[in-house]
Amino acid sequence: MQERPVGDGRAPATGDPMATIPTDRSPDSTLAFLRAGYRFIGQRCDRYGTDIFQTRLLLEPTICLRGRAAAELFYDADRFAREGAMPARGQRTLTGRGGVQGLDGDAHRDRKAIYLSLMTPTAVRRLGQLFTDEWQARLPAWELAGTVTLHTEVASMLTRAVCAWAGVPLAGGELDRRTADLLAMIASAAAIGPRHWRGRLSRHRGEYWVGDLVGQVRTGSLSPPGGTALRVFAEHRDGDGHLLPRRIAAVELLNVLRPTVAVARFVVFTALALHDHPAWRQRVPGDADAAGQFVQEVRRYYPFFPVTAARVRRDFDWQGYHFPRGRRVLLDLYGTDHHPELWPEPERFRPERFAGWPGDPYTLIPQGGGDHLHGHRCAGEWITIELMKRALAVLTEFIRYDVPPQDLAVDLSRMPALPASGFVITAVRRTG
Ligand code: HEM
Repeated sequence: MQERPVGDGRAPATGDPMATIPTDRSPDSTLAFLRAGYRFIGQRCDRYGTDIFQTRLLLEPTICLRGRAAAELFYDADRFAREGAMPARGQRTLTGRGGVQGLDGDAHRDRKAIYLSLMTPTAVRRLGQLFTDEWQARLPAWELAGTVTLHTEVASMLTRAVCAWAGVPLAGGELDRRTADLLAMIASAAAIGPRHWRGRLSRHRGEYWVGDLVGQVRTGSLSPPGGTALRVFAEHRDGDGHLLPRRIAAVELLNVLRPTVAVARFVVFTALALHDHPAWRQRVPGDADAAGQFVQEVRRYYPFFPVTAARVRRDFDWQGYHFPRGRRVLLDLYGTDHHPELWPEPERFRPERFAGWPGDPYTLIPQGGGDHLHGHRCAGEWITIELMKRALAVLTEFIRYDVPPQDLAVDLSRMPALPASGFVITAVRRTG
């Protein structure tokens, strides 16, 4: 790990005792970021020989960081705030406005605690079982279908599973529409043009849909089981006894449904990894350690969220560099998961690197780092791992299938990334 960035060798500005943060010369790098995608920060860090540089994104000066020390800094809530950090485009599509992602301090902790209350080991296993049941129910149709596109099929199974888990009723004809909207919110995260507008429309429809359900729970016309996400967000009262505004409850409920459906991307990457490393097909069944290592390496190796954003809460200095109040800072999640000083041969898929791994909240950070309750680390990490293990078991133990010729290339300039074909399988047959 690079403990101390070396700067760019330029003299500090007059009156500034600090080193100058290496700075991109381009007046704005937004297009370069969209072109380079997941590699944008890492390539520049390599070029400057640091784990820090500054650039302009969306016309705003932005400090970019990667690596363990940077992640530890970034998750220091005394130094960074989330309010106003996420660009408006992302709020209008991916996250919505007013949700936990943009809260700080006590308001964040109180809201986050609601999520964590939903994530008991029993509840996580229940969602896993619902997902396995969905596979079992769908497999006869897959056997008949001949050709199955894993991404959309798994997304639809996850929509059904998570709605059942969250107490969200799904009428007969609703599944495809709701799945498509949840997928569009995810796909539009860093999009411009039609994909962005599709995401906005989907978010609008999604908030209306679950907002209406929240209203029904409050008037008593709908009664989801106790402890389900719909019931919990609809009935939660803050310290002053106030319910969450209906739109905010809708945003938070979508924060459970949408990312659970997004796990379909990790399931596709799991299938891709099995395809590229077939020896693991034999190693995983019946070996919980091997399965755990495989899932961790899929989360580390394959691209999902490239970065996360915060703002400097008040002026401070770190490793000789000055961070001015209000400055936007991006932490490179993908680049940290591929940092050569943290992960030997980072571009090789090697699950065994996780054998005996002691765990570190700041090195494996595909879903953010630090602490779940006090920081912004993903509330759904346990769910994600459980669902991926369930998928791995189905793919290696319950079925055999063929992978016909198709475009499996993963374009790192497309965020979020996916194999171009969505991973098509044929000749599915049940074995277990
Ligand atoms: C598909 C796999 C997933 C990935 C790659 C992922 C990734 C992330 C990332 C990168 C963050 C932001 C971390 C930060 O800003 O510091 C995050 C936050 C969050 N995730 Fe996930 N996530 C996934 C699945 C889930 C699931 C299944 C749920 C819920 C069921 C979930 C709920 C959340 C919530 C509520 C937050 C906001 C936490 C906060 O601001 O305190 N995620 N996730």
